[in-house]
Amino acid sequence: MPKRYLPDWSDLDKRPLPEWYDRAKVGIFLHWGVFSVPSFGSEWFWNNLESMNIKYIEFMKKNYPPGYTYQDFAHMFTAEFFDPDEWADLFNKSGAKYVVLTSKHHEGYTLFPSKRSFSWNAVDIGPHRDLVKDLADAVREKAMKFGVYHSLFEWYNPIYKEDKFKLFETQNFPKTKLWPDLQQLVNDYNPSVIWADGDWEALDTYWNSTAILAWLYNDSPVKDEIVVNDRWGIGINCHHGDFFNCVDRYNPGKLQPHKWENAFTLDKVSWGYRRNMILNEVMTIKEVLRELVSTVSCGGNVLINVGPTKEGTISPIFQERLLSLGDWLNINGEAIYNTSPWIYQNDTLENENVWYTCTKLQYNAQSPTAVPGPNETVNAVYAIFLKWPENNILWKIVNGSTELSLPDYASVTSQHAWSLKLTHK
Ligand SMILES: C[C@@H]1O[C@@H](Oc2ccc([N+](=O)[O-])cc2)[C@@H](O)[C@H](O)[C@@H]1O
Repeated sequence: MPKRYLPDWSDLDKRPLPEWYDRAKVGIFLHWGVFSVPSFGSEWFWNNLESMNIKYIEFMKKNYPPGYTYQDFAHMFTAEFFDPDEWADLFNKSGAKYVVLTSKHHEGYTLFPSKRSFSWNAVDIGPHRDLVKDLADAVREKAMKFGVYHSLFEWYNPIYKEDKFKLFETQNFPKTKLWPDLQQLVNDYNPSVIWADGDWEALDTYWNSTAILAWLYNDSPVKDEIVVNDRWGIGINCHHGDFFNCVDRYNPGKLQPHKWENAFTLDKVSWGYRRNMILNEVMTIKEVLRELVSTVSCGGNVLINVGPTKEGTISPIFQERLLSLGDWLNINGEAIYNTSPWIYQNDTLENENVWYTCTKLQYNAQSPTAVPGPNETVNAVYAIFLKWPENNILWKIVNGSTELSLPDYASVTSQHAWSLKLTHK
């Protein structure tokens, strides 16, 4: 009999992390929705407009007729160039092993035909197609895992607003909207990741988060495969969940005891697409590699976000960054995928531009992010250089700290980062 989890955090926390997730290291995050139509400011467009933010009021005044509402944008979310196979091919070439799509952001518009979001979903209005299904199929075709981002709250859902007005003493929204929607998502699309968000106005007891997690872990069609993040109510983030996102762009720079994920967006200003984005606001490949290497070395995964356009295209500058990452991983992927943190993460004293990973003879399923213990065999240590060491003095980096022999293999791959494999003689 497989273990059954009780709907409380202490029991849910006992669940071992499904191995695929720790091995994957790299994922792609997509913020796509009605906000991709104005594609101005950020994916918080609607909220900024409702809060009378002057920048947004003026944008509306200048570009749209009086009385134009946010809902009026939905029919322009056309996705006519959306080719899921093309996207999946790009993500696969970037080296990503999983893809997480916004099934619903705070605006409440669903990219799948939610049975409780009449005329506010991608089949009823806009693309007139099930975007979640089409992308899920294409991503799996390339042997990547598919996951969904799902906002717990919806800014302007009247049922949510009523619960909130009653100080969350009623739970009509989670009962009649959120959980039925999430169960529809899980049953119809079998996602491997549920990336919860928009949890921060209420406690996990309002959301009833532990009950849905117990269902996911015990009885859902994805019970062996599913991983969830940590945004399940006030005070839960960084404490409970299969992996921790903590805050956005979380990158603590030191080893973490629990599996974590660094979610960041290539457009430094926004998660959703912005038509007026300039080159300076886009992360460079050097910055992307620094995030990747420092994160993986400390036990994390990276989830790299791009915002597609309302037409269903991915801007060439994002394509270029993703393909550069893929080129680097093609050569250096051995130092990233399936690795574990080593006993040291980086050379803070000697050279802060060197980060380590290692591969163990046996994968530690119980604590995947633990450093090798005294009884564990390390197959290889990887030193990843974000800057070529001065005077080529490579030996200095490992001198004295380990019994490792001189490097037997080096790859000089690009001007951005190099990896070096160190093995026993
Ligand atoms: C991935 C992002 O998640 C949330 O934003 C957050 C949520 C939590 C924190 N946090 O805990 O620091 C910061 C931004 C969303 O509001 C945002 O639009 C985007 O989807």
